[in-house]
Amino acid sequence: MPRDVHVITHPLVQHKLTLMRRKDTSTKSFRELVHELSALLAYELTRDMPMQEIDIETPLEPMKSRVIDGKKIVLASILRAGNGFLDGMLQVIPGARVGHIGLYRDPATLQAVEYYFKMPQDMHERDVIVLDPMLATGNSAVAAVDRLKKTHPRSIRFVCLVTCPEGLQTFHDAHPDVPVYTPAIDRGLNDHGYIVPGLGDAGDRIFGTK
Ligand SMILES: O=P(O)(O)OC[C@H]1O[C@H](OP(=O)(O)OP(=O)(O)O)[C@H](O)[C@@H]1O
Ligand SMILES: O=c1cc[nH]c(=O)[nH]1
Ligand SMILES: [Mg+2]
Repeated sequence: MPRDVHVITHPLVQHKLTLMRRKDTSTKSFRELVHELSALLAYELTRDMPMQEIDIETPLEPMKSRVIDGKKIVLASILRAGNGFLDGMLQVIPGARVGHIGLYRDPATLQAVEYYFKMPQDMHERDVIVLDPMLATGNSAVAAVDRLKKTHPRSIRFVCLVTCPEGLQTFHDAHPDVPVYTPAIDRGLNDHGYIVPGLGDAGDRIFGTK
């Protein structure tokens, strides 16, 4: 298994992911759960973000205290399922900028096809968190980060809900410098490139399109 994979084992994260996996979980519940999980994932993802000291005054005296520069963080959502992470993460990192990478997976070839790309300016001074609930074959994640690297961000990390060994290997071979954060590494892929046991089609489950 690639080295730079952070498995998020926190019981609250694991519990909510279990509920999301169940096939009888409704669209409404699925969306609420992804929202709640996003905030918890943001907590893990920002654990080692750069901080700066600023001067403040408590009611008793002045002091130096540390803050994170939220505006330097870019949440880069891979459309459309990545959008499911946005609201929950923005609740925790309200100053974050948001970028969009429009990609869909061709069901026949399983290759990623780009249809949209929009990032904030001055990417060289920003830390990017790429959002996509599913890292399956890894083709979408590789294409997204290929494109993102052309904007020269200061750092990139990738977060998903579920992945598998094949996807992690493909991603790591292409982008060994990009850490992956995930609560689950499942058994593998089926003949249609779906993660098994997985949770099904994340986009369809978030947006109720099937
Ligand atoms: O690792 P891969 O094999 O590339 O598969 C993962 C991709 O497939 C899904 O998106 P999909 O193409 O279904 O688009 P959607 O989000 O619009 O539903 C998912 O959200 C990932 O982006
Ligand atoms: O398991 C998978 C694979 C690709 N896309 C999904 O939404 N789920
Ligand atoms: Mg989909």
